[in-house]
Amino acid sequence: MNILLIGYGKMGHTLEALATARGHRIAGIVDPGQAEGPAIADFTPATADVAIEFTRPDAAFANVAACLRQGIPVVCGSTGWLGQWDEAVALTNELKGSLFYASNYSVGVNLFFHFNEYIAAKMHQFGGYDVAVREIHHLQKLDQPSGTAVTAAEGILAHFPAKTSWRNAPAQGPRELAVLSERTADVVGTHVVTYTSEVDTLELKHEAHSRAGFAQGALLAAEWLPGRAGVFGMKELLGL
Ligand SMILES: NC(=O)C1=CN([C@@H]2O[C@H](COP(=O)(O)OP(=O)(O)OC[C@H]3O[C@@H](n4cnc5c(N)ncnc54)[C@H](OP(=O)(O)O)[C@@H]3O)[C@@H](O)[C@H]2O)C=CC1
Ligand SMILES: O=C(O)C1=N[C@H](C(=O)O)C[C@H](O)C1
Repeated sequence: MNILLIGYGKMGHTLEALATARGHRIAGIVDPGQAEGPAIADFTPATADVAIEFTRPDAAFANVAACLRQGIPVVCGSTGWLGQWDEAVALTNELKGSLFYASNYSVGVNLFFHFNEYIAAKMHQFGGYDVAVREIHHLQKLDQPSGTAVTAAEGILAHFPAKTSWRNAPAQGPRELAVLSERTADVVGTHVVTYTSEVDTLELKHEAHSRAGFAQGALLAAEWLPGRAGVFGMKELLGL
């Protein structure tokens, strides 16, 4: 496939190496660091089968919209832009385009999401536990809490009715779910859901060892998306 890379930072470089190793061709790289580099508007479905977008919260929606307007299926991994999610879905449907989004592309994290929802439902059934979410990332991360932590928090709220909202700070009452963020050098991405009762603690933890898992999942999505119109995520891709 011809893959357009949008964003050539930590994820862009990891994706380039993996995509090339899997026999794909990089159709172009769109990034402010590319001197006189191309723009998304320079590409069409004839030159790019799919675009993969990993940039920053304030750039993601415009990039997604530009791909949709060019008729190029887009796999987006940027986090922290979901205030514009409804607009992205409406534009995808209006243009009969193809949009794939995941707050985390790693297969392990998507299993974590699945077990998170299962555990939340069981904890609600048996009772006696309080719950909190914690995420730890490197110092360059722009958004807080992480997109993954938001997905995990929403999964808990959907299955654990004792919690009705989440806050990126210690909970201010029993009905609030605390989502705590830490920033530490060189941590790729760690997420922990902790249930505590008077008698014990149960933890569900995912720790990324490198960015390879994110890139592998994003490439799987990029190979799967072309030819499918609509909005998709990892549940559809992995059958979870
Ligand atoms: N869903 C997932 O599985 C994962 C998501 N992420 C998310 O992906 C995003 C990128 O992460 P990461 O690669 O680590 O970040 P980096 O900061 O390392 O790379 C981002 C790159 O995008 C460039 N950029 C900024 N604005 C634009 C624009 N308008 N168009 C094209 N490129 C642009 C940046 O340039 P400059 O430095 O000049 O601004 C930089 O080179 C983040 O939002 C992160 O949270 C990360 C890992 C996994
Ligand atoms: O910025 C990162 O690095 C990461 N961002 C994603 C998120 O916000 O959840 C995924 C992963 O944790 C790495």
